[in-house]
Amino acid sequence: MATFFSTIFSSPNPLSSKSILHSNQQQFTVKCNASAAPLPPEVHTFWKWLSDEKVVSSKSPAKPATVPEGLGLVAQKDLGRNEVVLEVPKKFWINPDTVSASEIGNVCNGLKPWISVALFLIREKLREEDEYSPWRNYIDVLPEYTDSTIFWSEEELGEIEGWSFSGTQLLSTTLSVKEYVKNEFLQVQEQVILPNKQLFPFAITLEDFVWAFGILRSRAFSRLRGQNLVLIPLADLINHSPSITTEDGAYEIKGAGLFSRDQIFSLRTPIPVKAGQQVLIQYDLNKSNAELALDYGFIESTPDRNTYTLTLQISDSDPYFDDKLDIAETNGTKAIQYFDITLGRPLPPKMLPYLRLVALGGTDAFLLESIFRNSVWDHLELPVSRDNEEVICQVVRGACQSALSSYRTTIEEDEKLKGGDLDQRVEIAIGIRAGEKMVLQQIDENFKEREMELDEYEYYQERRLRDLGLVGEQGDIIFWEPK
Ligand SMILES: C[S@@+](CC[C@H](N)C(=O)[O-])C[C@H]1O[C@@H](n2cnc3c(N)ncnc32)[C@H](O)[C@@H]1O
Repeated sequence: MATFFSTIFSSPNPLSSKSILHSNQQQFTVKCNASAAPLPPEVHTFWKWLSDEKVVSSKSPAKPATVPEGLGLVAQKDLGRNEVVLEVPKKFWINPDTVSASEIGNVCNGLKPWISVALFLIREKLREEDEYSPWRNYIDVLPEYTDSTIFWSEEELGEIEGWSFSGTQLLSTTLSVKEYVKNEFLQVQEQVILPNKQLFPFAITLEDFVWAFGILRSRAFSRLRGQNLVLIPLADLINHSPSITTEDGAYEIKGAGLFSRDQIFSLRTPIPVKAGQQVLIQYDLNKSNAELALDYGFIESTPDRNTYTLTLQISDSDPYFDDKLDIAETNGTKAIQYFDITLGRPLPPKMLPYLRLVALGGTDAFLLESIFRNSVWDHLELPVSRDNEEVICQVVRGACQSALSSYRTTIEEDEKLKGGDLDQRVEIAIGIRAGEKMVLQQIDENFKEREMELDEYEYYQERRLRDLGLVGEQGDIIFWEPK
């Protein structure tokens, strides 16, 4: 029955996730996270540079501090909701325009924006200490790595791997991202770095490139007025709080003043903060735990951060491939379609019609005829036939069970491990694989229920007869009886 039906559980485009940081707003206060740990000397130098440049002063509302998340911003006085925390003029931002205006601008023309900014960061990091560049003040406060999975060792990645070839989706996404970064590096090395030795007189390695990628992924702001990839020194010290659950208005780009054409980046606190407490924002409510782990190196315990991407496909060996593809595309889906399924949420609305379409065949194939083209999707929104519905249940359940059996541990075993004193990366790995398994179990349960209700559904033929007035209240067929 399942010949024309193929499910693949795999990761979607690894680089498709949306913006990197986002804003929020909330009423309550976050507990004090600031610690008394001393500030590294490079942070003092960074602050002095910004003071000399008049970006900050002793009266600034917030200052860098050492916090559990690394560096962070701590309020110097009580701050009300929406109060400005800091403002950074455009001159201090790093974006593709900064690179274009720099010494490497000419050789970076035409590169992908992130690659030109990455080369800029690496060059500033590796250039001789005595060759003064103001950017050194910023580069020196950037971390060498984060807990993003792109920085994990093979052994650490093993924690998110299943027994068989098919580990977690995060594992395959991480490996694809690393492969992507490596290919981009090899290309830029050959085309830009090696032919321009005078601009890059030091060895640049893949590790340097992965570092720059990790920095951009975890700290660059995007989807801002006219700015799709921009590093804002100082503002990028802001950490994330899971308890802040809205994203509105925490930062914006605005005019520097009434008579100025300059732009300024302004960061506001979404919630009231007491002096000495850390100022925090919500980075992105729409990111799954896998995306948070890949981009920033942390996850949340919020259930709906757990997702699983189910990949469904119209097989190209399906005899009805062309008709099915036409119907799929007319209704906003594709030959290979990804469905993000979230813990505790209903299935995506187009998933069941798409599944029914993929499984359509046998005596139901008449629905693929062109006279039905305008109405077929409406029919697919409801069960088509018992056979069709049974196939989708069997195939989805089979795929879930096979994916579940490929993990090394059970949900119960993961839950037990979670209580222990764990390394941050191990904790992320356990959280991710437990989350994926819970979503797979939820999908399996959902289709198990459907399977048990197969005899209760009304299918296309009954609906059709009812519409024609040929089925009575109790589902009995009304025959025409000659008088
Ligand atoms: C925009 S930077 C914030 C500044 C950063 N803490 C630092 O030391 O430079 C984002 C990074 O901060 C850390 N971070 C931010 N919020 C966090 C959180 N709630 N839990 C753990 N780490 C966090 C992660 O390493 C993340 O990649």
